[in-house]
Amino acid sequence: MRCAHAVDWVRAAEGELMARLPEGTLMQRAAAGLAACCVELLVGGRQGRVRGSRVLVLVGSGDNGGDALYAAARLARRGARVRAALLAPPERTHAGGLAALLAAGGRTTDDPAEAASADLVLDGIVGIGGRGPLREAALPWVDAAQAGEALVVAVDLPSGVDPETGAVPGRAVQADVTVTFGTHKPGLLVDPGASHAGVVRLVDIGLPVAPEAGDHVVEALQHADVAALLPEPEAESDKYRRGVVGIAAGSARYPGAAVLAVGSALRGGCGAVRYVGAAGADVVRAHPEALVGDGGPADAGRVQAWVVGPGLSQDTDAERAVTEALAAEVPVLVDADGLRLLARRGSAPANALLTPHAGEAVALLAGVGVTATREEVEGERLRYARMLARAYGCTVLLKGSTTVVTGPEGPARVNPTGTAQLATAGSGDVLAGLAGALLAAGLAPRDAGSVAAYLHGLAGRISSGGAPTCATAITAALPEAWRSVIAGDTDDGIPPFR
Ligand SMILES: NC(=O)C1=CN([C@@H]2O[C@H](COP(=O)(O)OP(=O)(O)OC[C@H]3O[C@@H](n4cnc5c(N)ncnc54)[C@H](O)[C@@H]3O)[C@@H](O)[C@H]2O)[C@@H](O)CC1
Ligand SMILES: Nc1ncnc2c1ncn2[C@@H]1O[C@H](COP(=O)(O)OP(=O)(O)O)[C@@H](O)[C@H]1O
Ligand SMILES: [K+]
Repeated sequence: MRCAHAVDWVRAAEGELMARLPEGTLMQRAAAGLAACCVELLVGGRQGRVRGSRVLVLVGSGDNGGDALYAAARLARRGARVRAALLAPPERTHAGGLAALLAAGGRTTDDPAEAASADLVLDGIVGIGGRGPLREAALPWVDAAQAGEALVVAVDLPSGVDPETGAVPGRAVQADVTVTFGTHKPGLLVDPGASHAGVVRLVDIGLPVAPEAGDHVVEALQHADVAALLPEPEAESDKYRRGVVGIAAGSARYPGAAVLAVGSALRGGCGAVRYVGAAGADVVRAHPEALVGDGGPADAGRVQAWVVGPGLSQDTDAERAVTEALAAEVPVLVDADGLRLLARRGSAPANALLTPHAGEAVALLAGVGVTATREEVEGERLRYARMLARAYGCTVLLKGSTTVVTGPEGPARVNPTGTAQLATAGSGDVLAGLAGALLAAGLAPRDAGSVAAYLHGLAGRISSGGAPTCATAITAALPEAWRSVIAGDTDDGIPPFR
């Protein structure tokens, strides 16, 4: 599991550690890890070696600049031609770091063309002390670096990304690689910040970051975590013991949503799928395995979880389906039209899992008296997902470029497997059916939501392979996604393409 800690926690933990170590130790650990990563990139890059390669360091006024300068000094000692652009006045530039660089043969520069011709640019403008967008002085350098061929390596965080939220309020560095120290920062794992970070490498500087300590605020599952949560049939299993999910979805106008949600639920690890609603004939034609009823959730017989909402419309039958599913006293996943109806109530049962996209989140927020725009929700996903979880008193899965799953308390889970190829009609219905099946199989709402998002993202990647995909193809790829998780196909959890 990847964990991210809040900035205050990082500063306090660093303070405690520094009090026990000789001065400068932590910064040297950070710089050594950063330099080692740069060596690897230069050796693997167009120069093929460190000696003679051109490195430009962008240096801000804080310790982030200090890290960058000490790392650059290490590269200069190995023969790199290093230039440093000092963006802050000399008296606010890290003195020890600058002295080390100059002693190692590095020089300062005022010429942004150095950024255009560099092999590697180190962004040491700001780290966890950064607030707001890149400032004016940095722009010519960053523009030149991004337009050139250089690999851009962000030190701790890409400058311009909010460390706590991942918000990008204006211009920010777009990194190829981010080398972060001690622990991940929330802004590295949540879009839009995550999209600016490139590949994230973590350098251990000795902070006590074990997940069991429970000090982190954000976590991202990896293959092994998901594998441990997947339901598995046992020798004595039968279809009822594996769990039955009920799906109240689809309408005369949108029968496809029902077909898709049932299709993914059938591949989601429970024992049976019951369907109720207006699309029964379409469902049974597409999925002869489904148990189809023609009443509402209250008439459907026993299930261990409900999914209500995809393609349901908002008429009186839909309202009845939502009311009955919420009253069933089993975990209930509410999606799509179900969310619009739920917004009118302004609350949900504690074992509910709400799965809004940003537009539906806006409607849910309005239901509890909060005005926000879609863009605001997308700009600060963690904050709004948490706000919804607290207001409705249940678990919320906020869909989008970084899907966030959170309850009212505890760390938020962010999904690392997403891909923009998932933004295709019906893909949310696939997610709902899958998460519903996992709920019925006994996973807690937070686990069901985050495991479903993880598998859904992987299935999107598998079915896409870089080309456009569709909801039916995502469903068809779910078994392969499941198998790849069990097999531990990547130890990384973040596949190489977004
Ligand atoms: N505290 C420690 O022991 C360690 C800190 N480390 C490094 O130190 C960093 C934190 O250092 P600082 O607390 O000095 O903070 P930063 O270096 O992140 O920057 C803070 C300074 O930047 C200025 N600033 C804020 N927003 C800005 C913006 N948008 N544009 C330009 N300037 C801006 C502020 O005036 C402030 O002085 C970490 O990110 C990490 O890189 C590492 O060396 C590990 C050890
Ligand atoms: N840019 C994106 N990057 C990653 N995933 C995305 C992106 N846009 C949408 N998704 C995912 O695609 C799915 C779309 O669901 P939804 O918006 O409900 O669509 P629909 O209602 O058509 O099924 C969600 O799982 C969402 O997280
Ligand atoms: K930085």
